[in-house]
Order: sequence, then structure tokens, then C-alpha cells
Amino acid sequence: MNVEPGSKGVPDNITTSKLAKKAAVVVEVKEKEKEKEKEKEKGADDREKLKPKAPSKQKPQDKDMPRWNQKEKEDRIQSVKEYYQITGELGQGSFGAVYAVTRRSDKQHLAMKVESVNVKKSMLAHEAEVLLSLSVVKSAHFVILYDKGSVENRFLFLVQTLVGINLWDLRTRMPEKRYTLAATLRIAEQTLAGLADMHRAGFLHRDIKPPNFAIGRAEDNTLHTVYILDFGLCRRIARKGSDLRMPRKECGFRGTTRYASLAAHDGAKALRSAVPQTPPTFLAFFFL
Ligand SMILES: Nc1ncnc2c1ncn2[C@@H]1O[C@H](COP(=O)(O)OP(=O)(O)OP(=O)(O)O)[C@@H](O)[C@H]1O
Repeated sequence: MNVEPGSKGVPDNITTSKLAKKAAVVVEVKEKEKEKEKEKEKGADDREKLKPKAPSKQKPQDKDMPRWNQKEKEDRIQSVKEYYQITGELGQGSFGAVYAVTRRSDKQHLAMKVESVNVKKSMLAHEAEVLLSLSVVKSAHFVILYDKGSVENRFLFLVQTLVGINLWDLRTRMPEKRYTLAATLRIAEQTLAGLADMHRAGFLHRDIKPPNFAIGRAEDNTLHTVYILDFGLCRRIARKGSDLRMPRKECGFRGTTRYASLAAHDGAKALRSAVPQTPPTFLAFFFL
């Protein structure tokens, strides 16, 4: 550095050697600071290495799922009557996963819900029965069950109508991550109409929550329809031509705690009287 005494910003009484000394001290201090920074970073790295690893999100039943995007390219699933080509994953549940598939015979886009055979209690077989029973009620809010099948020792599957994004994921894409009042009211009208159709068919859903409802698809002209999904926890409360089943006095908790009615939390059966509590709760959750 060429700094002459008397030059701009340098007082005359400071000699070149004094300036050089000062500069050397400044450089030394800066180097020490750099070293300290490096030490700190190294410590942080070490702490990072020592941190306990987050538990793997892999579930035991994942090994049974179709290996459609792995080396095996197991993307063609066969039922007794059809072939289905897996084209993507739509969602994951506690017992399996849902895939977008194309039916080979007519190239129709459908959804395939898959459940491992190694789960303690199968929900899928029950879900298939409910969907079949619901098909007698012609409701715009129900998906249609097209086919079912299994892959030995691995999984069971149901093939149903492909719908669009679920109401939880849709909410996260909204400005400020919430629906407008108008959208909330439209959703209320649609979800309540769907649930009323279910009750007319003699079923209680018992797991009402945003991820279990989805809008339709632009390709099918059903963007403004809300569909009900996931019938695994449904309970029949009435049969055609017979009385309502008597509610049980006590029953274990079913559903999702965040959205469950007060009665369900209290350990009472998911009473018909408790049903109206849940939709307002989750609708408020959308809007607030
Ligand atoms: N027919 C469908 N069309 C399009 N997407 C779907 C369909 N069925 C389910 N999905 C997607 O997959 C997600 C999980 O589906 P579903 O709730 O039926 O699975 P699940 O295994 O019962 O889940 P959970 O155990 O969390 O209740 C849904 O939130 C939705 O996003």
C-alpha cells in the first residue's frame, strides 16, 4: 500500500513506518477474526454430524407398494380384467398410497388406491364394500369403483374415478393460504350436499377432514364439484327399509383428532348428533 504522509486523509505527523505498523496490526486482527469464524463453522459442522438423524419416513408397508419409479419399473398392474399403467403418485396414506393410472383398454385416466397386505386391519376391503353400496345412490360427490385386484403377498388395490387436488393441498396454494369467504361457502354447500347423500345412503363417514375431500378435474368439467374420498372408517347406520341402528353407548376413537367432534373426543359413539359439528369446524379452519 503506497500511502504518503500528507496525502489526502493521512495526517502529516504520522510516518510511513507507523502507518505500516498500524496496517500490519489491522491485517493480524482480521486474520484472527477469520480463523475464529472458521472454527465456529467447523464446530457447527461437527454438531450437525452429531445430531440424531431424523427418523426415516419410510413405513414398513412401503416395501410392498408398486415399485413404479424404481429400477424395477413395476408400473403395470394387472387385475382379472384389465392392465393399468402407473403414471404418478397422488397421495400417501397411513396404510398405502394412491396412484394415477391409465387403463390400457381405453386409455382412461383413473386413480388406484393401494394397501399393503401386511397391515393389521384392512380398510380397503371395507372401502370397496362401502363404494359399492354408495353406487346405488346417484350422487355427483361420490367416486365410482371400477375395478379391484391384488398382487400376491404384496398389496390389494381399488381402481376408482380420478379426481383433482384435495381441499387441504388446494388451500395451501391459495393467497395467504386460505380460501375466500365465497370459496368457503361454495365448499360448504358442496361438502354438506355430499355428506347428506352419504347419510341418505345409510352411511356415516367418520373421518371428515380437508384431505378427504377433493375438487374434480378441468378435463372432466367437474372443477366445481367436491368429491368425498376415503371411506375406510365409514359405518353403516341404516339399511333400506329398516330402522336406524341404535348408537353404541361407548366406542373407541375413530377419525382424526384435529377435526373430530366433541362427542367423539368424549368417547361417545360418533353420534348422528355430533355429525353437524365437524363440517363447521373444518370450514372455519379453511377460512380463518
Ligand atoms: N380418486 C382419487 N383421485 C385423485 N386423488 C386421490 C384419489 N383418492 C385419493 N387421492 C389422493 O390421495 C390422498 C390420500 O387418499 P386417501 O385419504 O384415500 O388415503 P388413505 O390411505 O386412506 O389416507 P389416510 O390414512 O391419511 O386417511 C388424498 O388426500 C388425495 O389427495
